[in-house]
Amino acid sequence: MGIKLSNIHVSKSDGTNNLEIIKNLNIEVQKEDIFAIAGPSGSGKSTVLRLLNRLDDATSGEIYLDDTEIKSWDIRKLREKVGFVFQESALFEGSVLDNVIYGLRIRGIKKEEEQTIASALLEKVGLDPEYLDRDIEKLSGGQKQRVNIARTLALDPEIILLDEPTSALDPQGTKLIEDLMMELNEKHNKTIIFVTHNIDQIQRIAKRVLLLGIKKIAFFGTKGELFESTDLDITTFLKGGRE
Ligand SMILES: Nc1ncnc2c1ncn2[C@@H]1O[C@H](COP(=O)(O)OP(=O)(O)OP(=O)(O)O)[C@@H](O)[C@H]1O
Repeated sequence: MGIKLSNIHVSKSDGTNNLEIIKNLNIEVQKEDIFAIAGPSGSGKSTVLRLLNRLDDATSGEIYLDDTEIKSWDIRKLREKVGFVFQESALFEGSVLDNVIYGLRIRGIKKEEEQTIASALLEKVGLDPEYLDRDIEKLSGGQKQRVNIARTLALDPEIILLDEPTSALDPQGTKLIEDLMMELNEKHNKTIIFVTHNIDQIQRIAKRVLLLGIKKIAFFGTKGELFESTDLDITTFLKGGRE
């Protein structure tokens, strides 16, 4: 399943002024890509992610998912296809099971199926099923993030959106999540779209990259092309921002 963004503009009001955040964005994300979105603070990275499963809508322009404009999709179906891994603070107090199975309970999963399905989901993210009964608060940051990803996987999305998935993690936790993102892509054919501030992370796991500048695309292409390009000092670029 591919995604195409066509002539996307996004403006937001801060109460007094209308702030133009994204101007004329035209990109395509291929099926089964690992797609990184990077750019300075305020360039609209999170906004782009939020557009893709309609947590936000563009002011103008179209987004196509498999050639159908996403506004024509039933929103529930869209969000099953395009899962969002929220910040780990979106996990709620209770057991790992309660958190992992949350979306399926809303959809009426049978009680007797919960353990089996949740165990399989934990295995997919590299956590032992014995964690199911643990209190979420007792887990490390990296384990919480894996539970968070398992919760998104419960609805079997084809596309997974992650907003700075490792920003709260130490290098070891970061590596586990990066390995998991690559495994979900390679073994389970998921399309992964993630926001990052970290150029090394792009180097380690991305296939294609969108670098957003303020109101413009600074780069869009493969990781190889990005690192071969001598026109852009990426580290300095990422430190820039909106005035
Ligand atoms: N609901 C909103 N109302 C008004 N302005 C908003 C709103 N949401 C975002 N913005 C503004 O839009 C701009 C882009 O925000 P966004 O969070 O997409 O940027 P970002 O690149 O992800 O930034 P960061 O790296 O700091 O998280 C920012 O200047 C932000 O203040």
